[in-house]
Amino acid sequence: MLLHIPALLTADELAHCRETLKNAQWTDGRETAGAQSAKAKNNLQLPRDSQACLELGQLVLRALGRNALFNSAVLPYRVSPPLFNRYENGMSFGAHVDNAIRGILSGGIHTRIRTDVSSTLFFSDPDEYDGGELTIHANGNEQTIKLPAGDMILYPTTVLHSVTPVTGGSRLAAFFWSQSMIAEESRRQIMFDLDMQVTSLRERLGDADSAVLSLTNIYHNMMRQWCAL
Ligand SMILES: O=C(O)CCC(=O)C(=O)O
Ligand SMILES: [Fe+2]
Repeated sequence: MLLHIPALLTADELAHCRETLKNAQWTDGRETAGAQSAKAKNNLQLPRDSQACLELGQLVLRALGRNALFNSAVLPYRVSPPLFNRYENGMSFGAHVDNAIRGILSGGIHTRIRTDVSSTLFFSDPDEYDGGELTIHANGNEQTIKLPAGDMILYPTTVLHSVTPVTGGSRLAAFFWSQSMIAEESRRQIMFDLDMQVTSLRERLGDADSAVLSLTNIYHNMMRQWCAL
């Protein structure tokens, strides 16, 4: 499933991120890539321990925490610390695979997450750069994505993907991975669809309606069956 999450950031948060990114120090993005994807990767990133990366990462994680769509679609168990990239002057990221497992530092402890869902959060508006489409390669098809600043796309980490060359202007984004409480994508999709329908029914019928209560019960019982904690 590809899911567009509009306006993850408030206008103030977006302006703050853009200002911070404008003044930040950037390094070669290959530093955080695996040996194979490093060959396809040509972009800039904020060093992961830099003040700007840590501060904006916290801002992005707070925005995720309050976003109902993200939480319903991803059912996040752990989220990797957000990273920030920039493409300009023809930079691109050829078709590649993201590692299934990533080491992260969580509360001072080294741990690992399984990457189930990838996210790209855009900080540049589409008219600020040429090219730079995030391209999802799945089932012989290619889908291209370029969203307004402050919006985010979710896609399964299971698919090959690329970023086409940025031939004018500059493309700024955050990217990170989530481990879902439900590893299997089709099950995660069913939970999302069910949650969306229950939410719609709650609005129409109220929380005390017996069908609403019963469907909510079913949702939680399915979670118990399928979640892998
Ligand atoms: O910049 C993007 O939209 C995606 C970045 C990416 O695929 C990666 O860093 O692995
Ligand atoms: Fe990637």
